Amino acid sequence: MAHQQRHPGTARSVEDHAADVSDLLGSLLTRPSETIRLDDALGRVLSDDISSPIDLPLFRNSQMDGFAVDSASIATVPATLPIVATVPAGPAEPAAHLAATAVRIMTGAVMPSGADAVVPVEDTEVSDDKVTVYRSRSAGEFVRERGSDVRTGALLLTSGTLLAPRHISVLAAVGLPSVAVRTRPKVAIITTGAELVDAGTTPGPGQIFDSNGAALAASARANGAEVAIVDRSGDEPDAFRSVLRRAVAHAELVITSGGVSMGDYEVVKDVLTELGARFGRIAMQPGGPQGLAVVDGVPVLTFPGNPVSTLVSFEVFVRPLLRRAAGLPPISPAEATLDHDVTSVPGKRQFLRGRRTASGVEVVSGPGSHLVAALAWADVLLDIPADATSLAAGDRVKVWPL
Ligand SMILES: Nc1nc2c(c(=O)[nH]1)N[C@H]1C(S)=C(S)[C@@H](COP(=O)(O)OP(=O)(O)OC[C@H]3O[C@@H](n4cnc5c(N)ncnc54)[C@H](O)[C@@H]3O)O[C@H]1N2
Ligand code: MOO
Repeated sequence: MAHQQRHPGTARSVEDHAADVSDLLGSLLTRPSETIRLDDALGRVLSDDISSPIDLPLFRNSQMDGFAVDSASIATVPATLPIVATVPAGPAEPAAHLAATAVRIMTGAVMPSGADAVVPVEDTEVSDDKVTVYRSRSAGEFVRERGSDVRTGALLLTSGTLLAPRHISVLAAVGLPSVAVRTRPKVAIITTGAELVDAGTTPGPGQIFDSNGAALAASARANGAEVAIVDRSGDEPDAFRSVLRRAVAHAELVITSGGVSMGDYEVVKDVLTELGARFGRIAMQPGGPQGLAVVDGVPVLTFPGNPVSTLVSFEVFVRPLLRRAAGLPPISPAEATLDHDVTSVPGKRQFLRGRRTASGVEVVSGPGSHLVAALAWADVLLDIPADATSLAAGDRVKVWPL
């Protein structure tokens, strides 16, 4: 393959390469579960159904600040009753309640056993140790019965639920300190290039900030992965080999950026070709040069170094599979109406950076794969089929949310 790279054969289709990637990443899809603290569970996916271990409410309590009464004694109003006790919210056994008396009660406090209604304080007037009730309430009003929300053993949440704050709320309400979730696929990111330096330093002549490391790590996390390693190597094969060895030891998927096209220092291509990788061109733009390998049993995907190419490669080839592995809902394409004419390269499926508008969608970037600032304005990729060379304003186009 190394000899053929200056005369690349026919480009493969996006669909064919996606199928190869899907085969390669198949092992990521079956995931064991792990038990984690509820505090860490936001955004994770439940691996089991969860039934309630308790009744909710856990005890019969007041829904209002007011007076617990028996409804029969306030059937005719105004009714004046002696106040015999006060119950704040807090640890307490149910107070005894005698007919034709009132117990001053706070929201969430244990209901006295004989009382069957709460009169909100607004409908009463207190003088000395008596309360006059001005509005009748029937049995059950403003009383929260034990188990009226959920009963012990009833289904709370189903396996596969993506935990949002409302789910955390109920799990905490039933007193669960931990929860079983799907493990996240562990991903390692390796960027390559002698020109790369870290943010926070000053680039010397010919140097640039490494943006693909941060971008790919963020993409992986945004799609349910755990990023085990973000590392970098220069263009020396030994440096790349050593970074690669560490990555495959700690991750279930390694993604590299750079070093795969036609230059003299294609470290990723050179090292991985020795290890049996397949490289080739895919009929797409951006993201044309792609490769895949298995190193020590771990799948390795090699993305082109141009920052837009790297991110588009991730969205097209990895995002769907990572989301499936993580148990996240799939991202589906939509259709939108083009606000203006668009031209496209024949024979390549183009992913143009676009933004939704009130009327449809517009392109926000030129075709250059280095245009990261323009990419940041985009919220969709316009998916222009390989056989299209031009589309007109008003045409419908497939768009993928970013
Ligand atoms: N003669 C040819 N040259 C190129 C071809 C070609 O077909 N024939 N293809 C072009 C296309 S398309 C792409 S895409 C790139 C892919 O190149 P590589 O994957 O080998 O990537 P590099 O050469 O290492 O870098 C390309 C570009 O991106 C910048 N870069 C790389 N890594 C990072 C990073 N982590 N953060 C920010 N920017 C990065 C790098 O400095 C280069 O400017 O090849 C074309 N050339
Ligand atoms: O494929 Mo390159 O990714 O067009 O810029």
